[in-house]
Amino acid sequence: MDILQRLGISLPVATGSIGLIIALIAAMGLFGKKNHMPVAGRTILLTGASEGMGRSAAIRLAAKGAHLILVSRNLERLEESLAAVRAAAASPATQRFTYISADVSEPDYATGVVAQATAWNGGRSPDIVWCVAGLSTPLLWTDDNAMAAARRNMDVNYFGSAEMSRAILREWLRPENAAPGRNSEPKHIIFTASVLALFAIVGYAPYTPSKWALRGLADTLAMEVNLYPDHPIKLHVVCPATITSPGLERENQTKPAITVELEKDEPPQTPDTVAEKAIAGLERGDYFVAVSFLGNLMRCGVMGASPRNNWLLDTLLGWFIPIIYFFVLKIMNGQVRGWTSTHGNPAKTRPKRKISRGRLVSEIQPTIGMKSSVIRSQRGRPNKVTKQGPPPRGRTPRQVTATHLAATHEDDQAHVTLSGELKDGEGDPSSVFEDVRMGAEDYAAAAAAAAAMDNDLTEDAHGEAEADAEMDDDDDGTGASSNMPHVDLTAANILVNGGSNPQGVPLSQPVQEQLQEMQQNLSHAHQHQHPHQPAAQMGGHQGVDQSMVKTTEDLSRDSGYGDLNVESALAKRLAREPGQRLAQQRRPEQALNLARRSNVEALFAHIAGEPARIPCKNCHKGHGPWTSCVVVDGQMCGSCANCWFNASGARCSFHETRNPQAVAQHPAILPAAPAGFSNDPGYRLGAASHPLLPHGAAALGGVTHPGGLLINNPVLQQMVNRAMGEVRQADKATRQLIRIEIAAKQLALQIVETEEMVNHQDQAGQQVLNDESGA
Ligand SMILES: NC(=O)C1=CN([C@@H]2O[C@H](COP(=O)(O)OP(=O)(O)OC[C@H]3O[C@@H](n4cnc5c(N)ncnc54)[C@H](OP(=O)(O)O)[C@@H]3O)[C@@H](O)[C@H]2O)C=CC1
Ligand SMILES: CCCCCCCCCCCCCCCC(=O)[C@@H](N)CO
Repeated sequence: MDILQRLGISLPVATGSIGLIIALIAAMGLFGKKNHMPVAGRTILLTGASEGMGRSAAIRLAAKGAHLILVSRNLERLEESLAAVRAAAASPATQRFTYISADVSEPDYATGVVAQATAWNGGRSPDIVWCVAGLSTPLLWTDDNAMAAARRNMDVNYFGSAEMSRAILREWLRPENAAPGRNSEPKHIIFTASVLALFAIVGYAPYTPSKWALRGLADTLAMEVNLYPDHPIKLHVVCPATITSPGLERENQTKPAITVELEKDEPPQTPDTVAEKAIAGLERGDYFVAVSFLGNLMRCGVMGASPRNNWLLDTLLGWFIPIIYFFVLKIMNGQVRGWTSTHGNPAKTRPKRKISRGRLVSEIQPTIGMKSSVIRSQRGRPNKVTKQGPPPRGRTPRQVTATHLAATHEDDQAHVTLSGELKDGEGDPSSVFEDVRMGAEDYAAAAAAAAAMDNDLTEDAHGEAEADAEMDDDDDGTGASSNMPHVDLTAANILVNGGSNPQGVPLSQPVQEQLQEMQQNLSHAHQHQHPHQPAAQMGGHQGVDQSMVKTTEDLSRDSGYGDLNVESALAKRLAREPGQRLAQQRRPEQALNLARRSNVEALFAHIAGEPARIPCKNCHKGHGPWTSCVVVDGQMCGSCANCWFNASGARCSFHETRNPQAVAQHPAILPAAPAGFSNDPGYRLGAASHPLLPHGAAALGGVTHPGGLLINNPVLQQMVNRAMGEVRQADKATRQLIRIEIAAKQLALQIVETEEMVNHQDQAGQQVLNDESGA
């Protein structure tokens, strides 16, 4: 039932407010001629710019003459988005565009991204940063996994933007970056919240706080930047209502039906409309940027001490809102109560579920038991890999409207069973773990994570799983199978190091086909050691015996550290990775302070990381708790575990501030080039000689730049990731066997190809003889 219709009783009030809104708009027209955020010629970094509203905003900003850096995770979508942005440029000859692949939920991701962006921009940091990346996992608060969903929403929506704002502020506020004058064009930090940061409705409990948190941060920073008058900086919070984006389709998979019902009162808008209105609001200089009528009312309803767009109008309008809310809340709560009386009490209709913890399936469709109250998307996740190669370009955002969704409601039951997640025996928890996106990206980690999650669903693991689900859920033909572990690009980086290879080199047809076949095989590979897995062919060595693998957490215990409080995301991730060594203290009698979060990270990093080729200066001098110098690529600001302990790495000679190139490649772990590859560092830095990388590629560590088609191929990435896992956990003897196997295969290739060549020549010779004798 439309809330505005029901508001009939308060018509005079509603009319009054509408009058005020019109006055507001008129006043904007009178006073608001100045463009407060010109973008032509300025550089804008946008996270979440590969889909939905972020993508639309990027295109619009390009059309207004901005240079752009797009940040999100999926390379293919970034490529697609970059092409669309290029095509929209006002002056293609002078505007510059690039992308950086990064996961905003990773702690510390933003420093590297800002450094990378600044380097790309000739040493000048971006002028405007717009954090759009976000997700939503609507659930009832008592639904299974709502807590894990809440943490994930917080990690992406809040911390993803919080880290970026901090990294860019630290960059902007460096003395040498002071603006030429106090009246010079300000820089802008833009957060993307939601109307749900202004108004709450049932079903968004895991999501709404992450957006309220953003608003709290923005309010605080808006005051904090006044400390730096010679660095003019403005903050903004964009508050869209429903956007018909791919993200909406994803969130609708878990959305309680009552939520769909309530949010019908705010009509959905397309990503283009939202982007257009948001940019208009930013140009007006708004702090809260509302993009809809109700959004504007809501904004004025919760002003508190937030910055005003217009003191007079916001205040006047604000006086009316409580009166409107008096009716709105009455009606809404009535709707919710009415829902229970017609659909049943969710707590009573929710069946007891046997396995809920650690199940990815439940992350995707957490209220699966509540069939009557859950809206499922019509789009299932691909169950088998059927497609290989580039995604269809220029796809349009799927138009999912609340009405459309309501129409699918009746079919819930069918969708639940047909959606692909529970087919083919995937309902059993062990196979569900195959969906989990591993930090370590290898099978050992899969086993470890599965074991860990059997006991306890860590939020982090959920997050990864969820992220995986998000990406698996694409219908863009990236070839990701729902029962394959997710490919992490950081591991693939070892092979690629990103590379600006816009043309790429398409795979030849037979190679493509073979890869396709291998991909299908890979999807079964870690249930059965498939013959395509070299380890299985080797009679002698151990292969990947997952039950034998000790995780970092195990080895920490074995090293005598007992049960630790594993809090940070980095520590959680490392805890699941296969451990590489026991931690040996230089002074065994010393009791380490492991109550400090970062010290647990240091311990785990020491156990899971890679030994530095040459120890850092402090380790060299015998400082730090442990006997060796160990680093984890892309983590701890480049510092080693010893220096991270207690001191957060600041004094480590590997610390990224001392190694500007550290962002590109950890200085401590540049490995020797493998046999057959040129032995110069260019193997990793330029990669021109790498047979899989026909064009030069730039080194990027945890961050990836436009890459060639070949390396984007999931099968290749999978292959590399698998090899990484295998090599990481191999002991010395096994590594020797691996080397011998590689050499044997090279020899076999040589012999077979020589044989074939000789046979071919023989045949050709025979033919000549035959021809001659026939003549
Ligand atoms: N859709 C809606 O109804 C509403 C959305 N919002 C907010 O508006 C913003 C845009 O929403 P919408 O248009 O739906 O977005 P989509 O969900 O359609 O797209 C999200 C974008 O963010 C990127 N992204 C997601 N997670 C991460 C991550 N962990 N690291 C880096 N990038 C990430 C995605 O790329 P990739 O997956 O490749 O990383 C993609 O480019 C979000 O903040 C959302 O919360 C606000 C109100 C309503
Ligand atoms: C004075 C005010 C009157 C209020 C009327 C109430 C109408 C309620 C509309 C709620 C809309 C919720 C949109 C959610 C958008 C979002 O953020 C999610 N889709 C997550 O992505």
